[in-house]
Order: sequence, then C-alpha cells, then structure tokens
Amino acid sequence: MRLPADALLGDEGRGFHMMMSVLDKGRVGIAALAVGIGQAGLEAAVDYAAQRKQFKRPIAEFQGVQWLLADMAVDVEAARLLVHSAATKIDRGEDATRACSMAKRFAGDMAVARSADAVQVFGGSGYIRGFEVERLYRDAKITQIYEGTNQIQRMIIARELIKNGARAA
Ligand SMILES: CC(C)(COP(=O)(O)OP(=O)(O)OC[C@H]1O[C@@H](n2cnc3c(N)ncnc32)[C@H](O)[C@@H]1OP(=O)(O)O)[C@@H](O)C(=O)NCCC(=O)NCCSC(=O)CCS(=O)O
Repeated sequence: MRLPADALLGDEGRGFHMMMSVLDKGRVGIAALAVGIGQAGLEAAVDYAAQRKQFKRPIAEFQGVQWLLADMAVDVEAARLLVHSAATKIDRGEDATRACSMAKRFAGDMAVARSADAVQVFGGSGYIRGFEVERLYRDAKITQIYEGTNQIQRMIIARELIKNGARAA
C-alpha cells in the first residue's frame, strides 16, 4: 500500500528511534502504576495491622510486622522519587532513557516484592480472592512484564552506562 508523502510522521528513517522514545514515556507511566500498587498495599497493610489482634495485641505492635511495614514504606518512597526524577527529565526535554528504565526496573520489582509483604501481613486472608491485597499482588506482576520486561530494562541501563558513563545523570 502506498501513502502520500504528507502522511509521513516525523523524519524519514527515524521510525524506530521515535518508537523507542515513546516507550521511554510509557515506561515511566508503568513505574508510576507500580508505585500506586505499592502505596495501596502499604496503606492496606498498615490499617490491617492496627486492627488485627493476636495474643491480645494488634499485630502492628510486633517487631516482625513493623519491619515489614517499614521496608515497604522505604521502597515505595524510593520508587516514587525515581519516577519523579525520570518524569522531570521528560518534562525538561532531557535524555530520559536511563532514568525511565531505572524507574520501571525498580518500581516493578518493588511492587511485586512489597505487595507480597502486604499479603504476608494479612496472613491467609490476604490470599483470598476479594481481598484487595490479593488483587494488588496479581496486578503488580504485569508491571515487570509490559512496556519491556525488567530484564530488557537492565539491558538498556547497562548499555546506557557503557555508552554515556556511570556518573549520576
Ligand atoms: C532490545 C532494545 C532495548 C534494543 O534494541 P536494538 O538492539 O534492536 O536497538 P539499539 O541498537 O539499542 O538501538 C537502535 C537505534 O535506536 C536508538 N534508540 C534506542 N533506544 C532509544 C530510545 N529510548 N530513544 C531514542 N532512540 C533510541 C539507538 O540510539 C539506535 O540509534 P542509531 O541506530 O545508533 O542511530 C529494544 O528493542 C527494546 O527496548 N525492546 C523492548 C521493546 C518493548 O518494550 N516492547 C514492549 C512493548 S509492547 C508491550 O509491552 C505489551 C506486552 S504484552 O506481553 O502484551
């Protein structure tokens, strides 16, 4: 099929580059989704730990549960800051490829690990369909897959390091 010359989008021969830069923007979007999943899991886990009692005390008073909650909060916040950093680069028109892949790699892996922790805080009930944390755990998994798997993101980060050096960008 032949199209008229004015149907051309962007510059001739640059289609792959354009597609790749669109993926950069998509990846920071997936990372933001992963942050939302992590945050929702954290809030659900904190609320549940405060009201669920074992041995006559809320489970939030047990150190083992506190450590889970603290690590969840730290990782969600770190992922959020990576997302902000990558999105700021895009807004400023800077090269954001490495930052977007770093945000997606970290946030996707964080969402899977930390929503698993949320299920852990809920115990057996967290595994039951209908409980929010069960859905969050399933939803988290796809963020490691679409818009380029997290294995691809590692490849991109390594290529960027080799091409541009390892200094903080
Ligand atoms: C695997 C890839 C990272 C790399 O692919 P290549 O090795 O084939 O290409 P490169 O040599 O790295 O680059 C070729 C060319 O493009 C330029 N480039 C590369 N990245 C960018 C970028 N981010 N912005 C602008 N330009 C870019 C690069 O400089 C080279 O230019 P020159 O030739 O030197 O001029 C890549 O193929 C990749 O990221 N693959 C994953 C794709 C992906 O994310 N797919 C998922 C989308 S669909 C979905 O998620 C649904 C999932 S589902 O299961 O339903």
